[in-house]
Amino acid sequence: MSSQPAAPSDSPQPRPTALVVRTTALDGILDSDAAALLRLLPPTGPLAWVRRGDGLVAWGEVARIETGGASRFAEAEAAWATMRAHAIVRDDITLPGTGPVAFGSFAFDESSAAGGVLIVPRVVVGRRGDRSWITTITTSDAVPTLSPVPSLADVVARAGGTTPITSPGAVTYVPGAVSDADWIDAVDEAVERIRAGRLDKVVMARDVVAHTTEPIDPRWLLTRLADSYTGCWTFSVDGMVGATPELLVRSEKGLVTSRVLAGTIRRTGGEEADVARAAVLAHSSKDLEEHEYAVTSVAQALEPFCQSLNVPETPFVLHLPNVLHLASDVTGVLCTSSGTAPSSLSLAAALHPTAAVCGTPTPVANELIREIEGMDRARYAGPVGWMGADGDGEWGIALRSASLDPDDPRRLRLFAGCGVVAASDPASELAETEAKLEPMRHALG
Ligand SMILES: C=C(O[C@@H]1C=C(C(=O)O)C=C[C@H]1O)C(=O)O
Repeated sequence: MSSQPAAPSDSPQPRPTALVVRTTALDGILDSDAAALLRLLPPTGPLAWVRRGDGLVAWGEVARIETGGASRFAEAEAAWATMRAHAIVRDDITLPGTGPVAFGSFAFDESSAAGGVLIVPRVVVGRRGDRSWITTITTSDAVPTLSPVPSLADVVARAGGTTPITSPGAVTYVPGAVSDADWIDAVDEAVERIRAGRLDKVVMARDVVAHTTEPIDPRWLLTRLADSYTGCWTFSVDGMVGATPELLVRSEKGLVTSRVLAGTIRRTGGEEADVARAAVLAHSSKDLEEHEYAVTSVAQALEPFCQSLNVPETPFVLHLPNVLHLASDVTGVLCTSSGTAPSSLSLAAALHPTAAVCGTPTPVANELIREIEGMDRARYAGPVGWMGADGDGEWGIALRSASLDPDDPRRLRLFAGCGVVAASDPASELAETEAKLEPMRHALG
């Protein structure tokens, strides 16, 4: 693990470097449309978690905690606990997302070199309903002082956020780690293993690589995603961007929520035909089976942390512009007997990987993914989101997403996967991944 800020090395009695955090109201200043927050962002290193115009955008790095392996969540949690314990905070608003905030993104698999990261930004702008705010975070190795918060215009201008958002130009797509034909063979193999009784469900994913004629401005992707996929959480953390419909966990004042998705059908575009397809999906035994595994995995993972849990008996159909999903909102009340509720990140760690992105039983499915999927998922399908000083926060599953290439600004790696059960047909699963790639293809324009 590496983490900053570090205490000065020549200091005989190092005092832990404190975060100095100040939140003040910005009420009435921001535009109200879905992408208004995102337009404040600078082109490099944008941090975002936005849905229906509410959420957080941030930039700059006061601290960066890099972790890896099976302990990637626990290490991040411990480092954040230390930082927030030493933070000097003046928060005029005290809503979720005000005060100290860290954004995070974690690899799907513990063996991935992608590991995990928590980033503590320099500036955060947030909105929740009719409240909006700006938080500035600095460090103080000497005597901490709470300097006045500059105006939003000053801060945005300094971050370069007013630079025009630019198009990536023409886009060409090339196969990722595995060809379509090989991926179909892998799904075939997965179906065989399931039929042989080795497991019930496995999620198989693939990647596609986009090459663009102009450098990719992440704000181009984010604003287009937020405009079109309004019901999804548009995110950007450490080069991972997307608009996920799946909320791994939100914890807020002792209440915990998880939106579980599994079971998918492509939309046709026609209103009437889509209503008919929604009915087909809601009655498809294959999709209901996939969904049941995902809901059970979430309910089982949350149960030890909750004094009560509400698990819907039947899913609803979630309409997205590209697909329809079976969806269940699982809610619970966290146990308070031990005095402190678990943080949102530790809940995310306990939930990950759900059967919506891995399979059932989890260890067998995970092993099969390693054996036959043929690619490193990196941060795709891992938890992505943010956490505040009290540990509350929101973590999505990094789906409908892509990773920017740190070495090539004209290259983007897009990901999509789908649940495979005994009744799966490999060619239809390939078509389903194409439908799930649609948001990022649309984002590129
Ligand atoms: C794996 C993905 O999506 C997941 C798989 C789904 C399915 O198999 O029906 C539906 C939603 C997600 O839980 C993805 O979008 O890449």
